[in-house]
Amino acid sequence: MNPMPANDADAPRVPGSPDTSTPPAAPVILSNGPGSFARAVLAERHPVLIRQVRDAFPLGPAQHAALDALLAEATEGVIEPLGADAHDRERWAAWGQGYFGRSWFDVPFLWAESYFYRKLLGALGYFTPGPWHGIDPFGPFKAAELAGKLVDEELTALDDLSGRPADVQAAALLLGSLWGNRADLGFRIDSGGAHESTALRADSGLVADESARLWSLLPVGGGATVHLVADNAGRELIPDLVLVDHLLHTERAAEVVLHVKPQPYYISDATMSDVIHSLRRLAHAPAAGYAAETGRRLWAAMADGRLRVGAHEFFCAPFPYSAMPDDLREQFAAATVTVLKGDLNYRRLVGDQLWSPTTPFAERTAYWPGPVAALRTLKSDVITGLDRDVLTALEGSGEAWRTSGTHALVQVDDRSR
Ligand SMILES: O=P(O)(O)OC[C@@]1(O)O[C@H](CO)[C@@H](O)[C@@H]1O
Repeated sequence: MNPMPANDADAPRVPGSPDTSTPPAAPVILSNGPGSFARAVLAERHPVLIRQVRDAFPLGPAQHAALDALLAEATEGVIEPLGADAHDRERWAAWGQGYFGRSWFDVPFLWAESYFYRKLLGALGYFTPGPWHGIDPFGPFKAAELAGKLVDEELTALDDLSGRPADVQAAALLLGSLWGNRADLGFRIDSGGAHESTALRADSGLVADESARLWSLLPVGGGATVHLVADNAGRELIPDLVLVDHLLHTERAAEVVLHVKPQPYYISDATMSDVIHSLRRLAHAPAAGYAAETGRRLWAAMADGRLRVGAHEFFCAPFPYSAMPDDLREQFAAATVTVLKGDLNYRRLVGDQLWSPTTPFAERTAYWPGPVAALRTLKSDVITGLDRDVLTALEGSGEAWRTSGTHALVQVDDRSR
């Protein structure tokens, strides 16, 4: 993995790389703050997740023992390196330099979460040749969501768009994709909410809306290449795919590259197998409807290469995107615009740090090699790019606006590099 770009003074250094940075401008988020969101994720969300995985699978004794060990390590113990036989032991040994032997709560939140998911997969035998190799530990949760009636309702609601002007469809589908980010299975563990339909939600609830700048990058017939960095499967990926179809068939984009995770991550994050399940769900929707048409067109776009899927290993790395490797940077440099979905991608885009909320978004994305947009519902403490009056109203609302998933944003850095 590459070292941090030398000009990004604010992002945390990749362990093992030369330290060319100056001290961070904003505190990196750790998980040791009493009552903090990050602490609750490690202390509460992760143990619940381990219990849910135990309930969902007929695990054997070795897997239960490995989960017991992970639970104890991650909640009360210190960070231990991967086992001697792990295929990625060296990589994580470098990535975790300075962290091993310390409490999980005292290292960067972003790093600790990522390592937790790596260790969870390892405990279940995901990487080990044998019967559990490649079994998605979150597969049952994802499958139940995809088969659920909310997806049926959301697909049926798309029929309302038929015959509407293209710009009305575009605006509705962008909001559908944005609010789809609320349907995040990890988030549901402790939010108690986010179950309602996110289909074509009309109220904006946006704390920043720069969608006009996004559309101006994508004129009809402009031959754009759009990269979409996906977040969750199921009820988020379906509206993402519907948006992708709209871009392609209205010729706002000539080609789209959809980036997914190379392995299961953050519970519901989309992998290639989730893309396949979602495309099949669309294609098998009631034949005369908008959803089925979308499925057919996307199937064809995959076949002729206008829609491609990538699964770079960096999407499961525990670092901000400012540390992305050259091959990924080159891909994004060639994009007309890259759209990043969701909360985790936002944290990685701007840096998982406690920025002043009025820090300009484009200041934090200056390192990105091309135009970049974030579509995100707010589910963690990180925020940039707010107008001062919006911030004042949010702070005065008494709501947990940063973490409740009730607010969302579209932020765009449209500068060409
Ligand atoms: O990226 P997503 O799916 O929008 O959100 C991921 C998330 O649920 O996971 C983290 C806590 O585990 C938070 O950053 C955020 O709430």
